[in-house]
Amino acid sequence: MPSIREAFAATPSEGNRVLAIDFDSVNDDVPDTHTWLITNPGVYNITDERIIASTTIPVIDLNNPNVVKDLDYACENWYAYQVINHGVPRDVIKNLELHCNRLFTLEMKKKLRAARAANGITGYGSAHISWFECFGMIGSPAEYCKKIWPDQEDQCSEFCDAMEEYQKEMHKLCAKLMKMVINSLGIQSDDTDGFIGNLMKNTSPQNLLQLNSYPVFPEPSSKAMGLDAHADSSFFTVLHQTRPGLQIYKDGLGWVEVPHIENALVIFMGDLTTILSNGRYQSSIHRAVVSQIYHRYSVPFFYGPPGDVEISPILESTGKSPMYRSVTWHEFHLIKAKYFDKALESIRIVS
Ligand SMILES: C=C1C[C@]23C[C@H]1CC[C@H]2[C@@]12CCC[C@@](C)(C(=O)O1)[C@H]2[C@@H]3C(=O)O
Ligand SMILES: O=C(O)CCC(=O)C(=O)O
Ligand SMILES: [Fe+2]
Repeated sequence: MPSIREAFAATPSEGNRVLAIDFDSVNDDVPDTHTWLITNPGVYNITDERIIASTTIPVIDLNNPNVVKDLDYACENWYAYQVINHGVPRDVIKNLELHCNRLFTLEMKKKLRAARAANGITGYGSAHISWFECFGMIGSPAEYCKKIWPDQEDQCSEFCDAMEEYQKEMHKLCAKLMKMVINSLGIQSDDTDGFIGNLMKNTSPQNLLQLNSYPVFPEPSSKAMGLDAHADSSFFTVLHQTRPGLQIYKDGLGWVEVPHIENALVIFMGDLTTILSNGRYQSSIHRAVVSQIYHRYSVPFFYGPPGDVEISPILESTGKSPMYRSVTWHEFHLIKAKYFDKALESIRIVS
């Protein structure tokens, strides 16, 4: 069975790959190419297949004066949490959902006009072993919109505006969260801006915004996976979900279902934060399952540094020697493509 990475790289435009499936044309019998039973055994050494609905991951109120402490607890113990009072206006989120739905309900032939290049990360893509399609963009999606809606300038600019508006909000929220993460890793408040400025080379990096779509799966949902177990390689990822379907893995518990809370956003710690925190905040292993009843959308914003900045452990709060060698995000993407779940292990300093 291919890894999610390989599946992800499969673009519908490549001749040697399975073509994008026209989700609407499948009634009951899903072809074998698109059924996928359980999480790839052995990936991330996952042994516990229990699904837990009764426990909830932390919900953090960003207006709470104790927010940094709450965040530290959540990052250290859960690796993922939800935030409320995050400051992203409701109408910006509703508009994002509207345009997400407009895009994915187009005919397949229109979506394919914006197909991503082989191994590219922007444009329309689908992974042939999951019941899943996505559209990625870095900054303005205008170039792709023109291909999708060649004669509909209005449609094009409305879509772009909605995406750019949401990206702006994501940058604001992520800058705020990043400060708190750095604070809770032991950098004094007075020094945080300087520290982050240095880390980000005083630029605001262009991060990837991705729209994910998981159409109704016509057979029992246990026969397919939407997006299989993985950790993101970002500092952290902010995710908006329209319906339940997200699960995070926690040792000793199994797969914990993340409830859909109106007006909340989900935050996952990513691999670069594992490095930055010298192993104190692990990256969150998560997956998305499909539904036989509803079409689900999710929108991750992968937040990280400029690609060429060296990321190395902050030692202030752990007092230990560095557990990982330093890497740039560019380099780490290559490492991740090669080693996937063993990527962090491969840069570990063995003493
Ligand atoms: C900016 C990113 C983040 C990527 C790579 C690139 C584009 C697509 C992202 C994902 C999305 C699905 C899981 C993952 C593990 C994958 O295979 O593709 C992610 C990966 C990463 O976090 O490394
Ligand atoms: O759809 C989801 O809830 C998860 C998506 C995700 O993990 C990703 O795109 O990296
Ligand atoms: Fe993810």
